[in-house]
Amino acid sequence: MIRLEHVTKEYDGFRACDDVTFTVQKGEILVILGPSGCGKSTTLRLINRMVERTSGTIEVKGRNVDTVKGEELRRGIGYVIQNTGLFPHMRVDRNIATVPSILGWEQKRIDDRVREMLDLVGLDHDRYSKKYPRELSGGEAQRVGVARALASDPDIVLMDEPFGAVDPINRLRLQKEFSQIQRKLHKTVVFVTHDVEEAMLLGDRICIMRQGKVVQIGTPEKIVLKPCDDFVESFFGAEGALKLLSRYRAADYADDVHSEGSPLEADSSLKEALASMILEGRERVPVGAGSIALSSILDALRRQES
Ligand SMILES: Nc1ncnc2c1ncn2[C@@H]1O[C@H](COP(=O)(O)OP(=O)(O)OP(=O)(O)O)[C@@H](O)[C@H]1O
Repeated sequence: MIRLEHVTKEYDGFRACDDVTFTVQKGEILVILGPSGCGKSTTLRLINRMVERTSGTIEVKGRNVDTVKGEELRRGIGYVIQNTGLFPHMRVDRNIATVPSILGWEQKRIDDRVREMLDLVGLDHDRYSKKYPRELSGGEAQRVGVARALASDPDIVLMDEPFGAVDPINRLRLQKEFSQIQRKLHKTVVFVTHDVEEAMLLGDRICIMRQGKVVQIGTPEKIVLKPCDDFVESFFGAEGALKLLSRYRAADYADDVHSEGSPLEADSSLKEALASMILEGRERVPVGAGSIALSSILDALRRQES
């Protein structure tokens, strides 16, 4: 779906992106993860030609990006950034309708789509459609940003630290909502972050970058449990395996044994289940109609290691 081959971007001889090669499969979320300044955003922007590469090849949906006009390419690719990039002088509905309007959709179809997108991201149409971006909280604005990126139903979405400016509690909520949306829509997503936990939660595969280069690319399990060098290992630290637990839903590891204690929310992760066990001093906590045991969490981890 997206293919980068030996792609380099130089600024005055400095390689912001250095011989980058990767592919992103249809319906996959590839997370680009790495420290500040390692070239994550540059790599993302090369894909939709917001930044032009110095050398190498980029293909999107089987076409070399050079054969498509930059504007046309960008119209077919959703793009979400930190602080949303919403147009401040436009109300929420017009912000969401930006690309459908450019594409010349008729008004009824646009109105229906705005309603559908607000519903998808969990915002009430009557309450939010006529607000200006300044009248939204950070989390609401990010939801509108996601709605706008998905409005024309692009196959590909590029996301650059989309939840970076949101407080940790709302960030986790947005990440989980986005995960649910992705389970429905199966978009091909390239997602940039420097947040390890976010990468674990959302990535089908993670691409670790350092100083413009790709260091390792693979599933979160592979990267955490079989890091290719000291840099990757230190990036995840001793808590790598613990962070991996945020990928798995507790409900999927529950059994039907009754248990006392405060029930976990339906979409809680194994990490949240473990945290709840520690807080409550129990080796079993309720989730859904049953409960999850500490031993099931340890088994889940051991299975990944083998
Ligand atoms: N337009 C530009 N001109 C010159 N140098 C640039 C330009 N854009 C980016 N760079 C440099 O390229 C490097 C990579 O930048 P980039 O924004 O891709 O990093 P990043 O990994 O996304 O960082 P962060 O996590 O801090 O956003 C940095 O050293 C940056 O200073």
